[in-house]
Amino acid sequence: MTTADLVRLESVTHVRGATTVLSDISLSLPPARLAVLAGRSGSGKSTLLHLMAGVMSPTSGTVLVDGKPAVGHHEWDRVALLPQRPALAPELTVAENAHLPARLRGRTPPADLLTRLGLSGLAARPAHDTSLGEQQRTAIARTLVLTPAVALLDEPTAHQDDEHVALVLTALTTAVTAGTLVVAATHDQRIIDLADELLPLRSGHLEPAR
Ligand SMILES: Nc1ncnc2c1ncn2[C@@H]1O[C@H](COP(=O)(O)OP(=O)(O)OP(=O)(O)O)[C@@H](O)[C@H]1O
Repeated sequence: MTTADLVRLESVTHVRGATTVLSDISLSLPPARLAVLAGRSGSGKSTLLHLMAGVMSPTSGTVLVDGKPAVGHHEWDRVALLPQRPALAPELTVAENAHLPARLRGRTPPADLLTRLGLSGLAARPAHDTSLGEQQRTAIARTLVLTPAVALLDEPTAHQDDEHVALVLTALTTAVTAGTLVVAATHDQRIIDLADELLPLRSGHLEPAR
């Protein structure tokens, strides 16, 4: 294994029902990069993120994170996932949700995390009393709070206006500078333009980057 192999997929195929969602995907991603999975709706972006997160197993092939199978290793400081729906604990506050992975490990969350995502004024508000965009930014903060080795983000700007897109982009590039491999699935050209590694998916096939 080399540093180029933080996330490595070897001949990954994934079938759901009668549909081959991903076909023979092989790739290798190093730390401290922004990798962007780009492709039309239904091209397999979310499925590929879920395989990297180890919450699904491929039908065939291998998904490795730092040389170990992705499935069965769910430490948040190793691989953190932002799902398409924020999946917050609704009764907890914005700060409690964002800081939860740190509190569970007895670690102090970064003091400026909420401010960087435009959430400082909402820290004490229950998550269920915030907008969808605010919930998404809270979930992004939760994804990044431990500076994970790998951060997987599904459509991280889907519910954001231009001002908040800028905050999200800065949060992603700051994580990359700190050494995180950030993998974002998106249609958003503003993220695609920042990509260190562009991974275009078309109907479950990985195309050569332009
Ligand atoms: N539970 C399921 N059973 C069968 N097929 C599924 C299931 N979930 C997703 N699919 C199919 O797998 C394909 C890839 O879905 P996926 O969610 O990975 O795409 P995506 O590129 O993330 O799409 P979007 O941009 O709309 O989120 C689609 O054709 C979808 O219909």
